[in-house]
Amino acid sequence: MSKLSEEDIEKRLIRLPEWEYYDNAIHAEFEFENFKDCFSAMSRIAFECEALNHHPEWTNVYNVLKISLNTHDVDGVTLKDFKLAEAIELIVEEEEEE
Ligand SMILES: C[C@H](O)[C@H](O)[C@H]1CNC2=NC(N)=NC(=O)C2=N1
Repeated sequence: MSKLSEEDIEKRLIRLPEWEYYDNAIHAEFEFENFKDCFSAMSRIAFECEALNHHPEWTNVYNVLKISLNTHDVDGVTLKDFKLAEAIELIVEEEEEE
């Protein structure tokens, strides 16, 4: 999986408005109603990560989830990060609707 150029990353981020690029990774912050909803989303994200064999650097404080994604092998952002970011977006949207 090859490292994407900064220009390519910014172009792809247009479709992911919650995400931004800095420090060699893409980052997003999500706020849920409460800890239960946040942790429920995290559990679902964890299964997706296993399926994709790609894993986030993340922190959770009560109802806030901060996520950073990059690809260690190439020390940059690749399509794998965007695939996981898109899956995370869908899960968070569904969790917010429930
Ligand atoms: C061996 C295994 O494929 C790698 O360690 C995977 C696992 N999960 C990963 N997750 C992320 N975010 N970046 C990686 O480069 C990565 N590599």
